[in-house]
Amino acid sequence: AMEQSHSTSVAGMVKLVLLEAKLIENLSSYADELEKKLNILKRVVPLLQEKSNKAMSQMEQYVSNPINAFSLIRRLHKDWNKWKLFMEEPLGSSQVAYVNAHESQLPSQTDLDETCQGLHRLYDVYNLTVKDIARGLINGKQYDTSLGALDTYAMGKYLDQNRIQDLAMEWFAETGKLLMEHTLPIPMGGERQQVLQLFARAFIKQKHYTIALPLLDHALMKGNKTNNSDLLNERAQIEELVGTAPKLRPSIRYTTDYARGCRGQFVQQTNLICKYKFRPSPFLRLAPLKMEVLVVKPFIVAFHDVLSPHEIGELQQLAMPLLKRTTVYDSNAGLHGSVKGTRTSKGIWLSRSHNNLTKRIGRRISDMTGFHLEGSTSLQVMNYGLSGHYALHTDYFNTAELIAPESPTGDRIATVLFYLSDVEQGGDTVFPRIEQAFKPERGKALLWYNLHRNGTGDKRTEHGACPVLVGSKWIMTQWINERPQLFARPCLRESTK
Ligand SMILES: O=C(O)CCC(=O)C(=O)O
Ligand SMILES: [Fe+2]
Repeated sequence: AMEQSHSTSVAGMVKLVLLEAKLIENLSSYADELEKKLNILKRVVPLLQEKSNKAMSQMEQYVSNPINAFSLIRRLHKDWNKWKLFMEEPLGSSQVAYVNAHESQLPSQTDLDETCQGLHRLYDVYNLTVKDIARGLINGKQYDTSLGALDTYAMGKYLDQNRIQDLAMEWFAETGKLLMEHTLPIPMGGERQQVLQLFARAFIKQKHYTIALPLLDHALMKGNKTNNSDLLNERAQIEELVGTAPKLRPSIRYTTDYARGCRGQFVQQTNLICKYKFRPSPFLRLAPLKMEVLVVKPFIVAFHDVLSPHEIGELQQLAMPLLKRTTVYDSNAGLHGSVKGTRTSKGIWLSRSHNNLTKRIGRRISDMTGFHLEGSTSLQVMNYGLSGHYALHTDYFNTAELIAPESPTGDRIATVLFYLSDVEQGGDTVFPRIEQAFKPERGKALLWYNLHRNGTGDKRTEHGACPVLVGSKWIMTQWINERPQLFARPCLRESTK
């Protein structure tokens, strides 16, 4: 089956919320069916018992009455077979069929792995702690939600399988705490005391006695007091070992310039120049663009309020039903690129000739940049997912074919990046080599030049999209190719070096 890649688009995950609601509804109708059957029994059994009790109190007398004897024989020959059939009657088969029919829509193991990877990326890039994540405290802001023991356990297992053992242990320790605080729902949890013991034993095996001890205590407290001598012995042994236990080493944290940028640790430079851009098109005299020069080398500017909320809404409506997992350039994969964990989002390619809106946007981009767009790719509208990011990359390719003078398109000379949404936390666009980080703001666009004047790539433009911490980040990009610009003389270009 095609991987649905559920976690890589926030907008795409909305249907999972609906799916879960329908499955709960289905489980509830299963409960209704059970209840109907149960109610029949609750009504009938007392009546049967009443008759039976009367017969039991004077058995011989009872069967000496021909009416009783006749009925007893008839009942035992006929009715009990009926009861057997009643008991055997399959229950909830339509609800089971419902779950089967929806199985293909459920997230796969790959989805779960990607989700674990995403949560781990947030931990990593934003320097979060396991405890804070588990308790719904995200980067200093408390949210009205938290993880359960099964969630933290899945994280531990994922990390353990990926040989990040120290950190896996932190997630398991958190799982232990959650197990002591809450009971698990029956089909997931099993018997409480057993679960706690199992967990304690796993920690004992790793010599983490300090974590194991409270779990054992809890198992003792929760269990019935019989049959506990083994457990008490075990506890006594562990208590002696506690002093010798190796401390749970806090996992080693490392940082990169990219991560520093994402955390907002680049020095905020004061704004350079803000101006209204009137030239070169007549349109701009009527509707000047609010342009802000952000960096001179390489040249990066921002345009504020360059798309209206109405236009953005329309773009999202266009994209929403068609979102597909985005790919990255891969010399082996050819034209369509390949799906990679370095870029986790879903998007669509939208031709500038698609409708009036996209035509208008195409003209506006030309007005903003002074570039012709013939020969450049379509617009790409994208939505990021859980921890959605785009690892450091350059928008130019620097391949021999593209640089060659006979290439019809040339390399990507400039990038226009529109933000179609604000992002509550995270999701900045960072340029680590020049220590710059830019926040998504709905309606804003960044424009930067990727190439030196001689057509080769400018390494300073290396950039990435930080993982989204909280929010649904939408962007639209227009990459502009060099060759069609031969006769365009964008004024911006003159001012760059
Ligand atoms: O989403 C972002 O902030 C950056 C996106 C980007 O670099 C790209 O699509 O090429
Ligand atoms: Fe990019």
